[in-house]
Amino acid sequence: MTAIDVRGLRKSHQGFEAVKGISFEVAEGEIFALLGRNGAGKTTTVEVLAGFQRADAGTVRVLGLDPWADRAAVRGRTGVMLQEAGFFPDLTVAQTIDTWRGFTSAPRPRDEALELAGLTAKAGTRVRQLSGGEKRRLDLALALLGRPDLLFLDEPTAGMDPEARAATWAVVRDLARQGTTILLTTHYLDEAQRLASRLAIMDAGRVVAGGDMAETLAAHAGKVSFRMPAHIPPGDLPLPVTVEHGRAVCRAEDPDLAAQTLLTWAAARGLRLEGLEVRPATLEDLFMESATLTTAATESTEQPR
Ligand SMILES: Nc1ncnc2c1ncn2[C@@H]1O[C@H](COP(=O)(O)OP(=O)(O)OP(=O)(O)O)[C@@H](O)[C@H]1O
Repeated sequence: MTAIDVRGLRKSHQGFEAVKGISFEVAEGEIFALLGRNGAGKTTTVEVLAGFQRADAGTVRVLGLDPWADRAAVRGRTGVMLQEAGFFPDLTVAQTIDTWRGFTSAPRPRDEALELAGLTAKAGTRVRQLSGGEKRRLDLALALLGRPDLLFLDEPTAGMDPEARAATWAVVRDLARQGTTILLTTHYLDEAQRLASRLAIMDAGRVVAGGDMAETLAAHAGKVSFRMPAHIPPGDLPLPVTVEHGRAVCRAEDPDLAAQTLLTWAAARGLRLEGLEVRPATLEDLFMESATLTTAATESTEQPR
């Protein structure tokens, strides 16, 4: 079943169109990544989906409901971790969770929420004394209190150290395994690549790329790179390369095959390809490429006629 269905969504802020007619679907139990540069419109989209803002145009269905008209019903079944949480700085972590439990129907026990977010040791600490990453974890604990069917996570691991990030990923994966649908925004592309099975990349209010994560990456060129052998002009290599910081970089849809071709060529000449690296496309390659494409498209439409 479809947990989120967005068609032609538009949303302006004081005359500025932050979201310009986007469409995407998220299946139940799926982890979906919404990616894009600063100001792309991700938070605006999440706020509409979570029922905090009303869409200007388009249709939006969340768990089969209109998130604005049916926002009480949607809120009861969703957990939201937005970028700026409004905590009371003088409350302890445990008191904060207890306060939120009071607003939540059938909440998780406090200790379970603390444990899930890795905050058990900080239960007695005042919110003002938490680090940035610990505050994000408290946000996560609060978003999980109502055992939501759908979780919106807006940059959930911003400011977390690597260990806390890994622990958060484990929690997110576990929740998805148990059937929770998760829509995640993040600037950490490795995070999106590890967690999400589908994605949409937004740029300037539009979706510019997306679909199934594995298929999307497989459709993109991987990279073979090595230190450029001395005295060999790049044009002599059997495949086209660019030279970046003394390394030859060859982009290829099948990087293993490209590496074989290059190694065979080198062996025939008694050369070694020092520091050879072969890797499939990463989300970062795809992201940089789609950003370049949209920048070029914007620039070309802005040319004087
Ligand atoms: N309340 C508002 N009033 C005016 N403009 C706004 C408001 N909220 C967002 N915007 C503008 O809309 C655009 C999209 O913002 P949004 O926060 O949705 O982007 P984002 O993709 O989440 O960015 P980031 O990665 O920086 O969080 C930005 O240009 C932003 O300045």
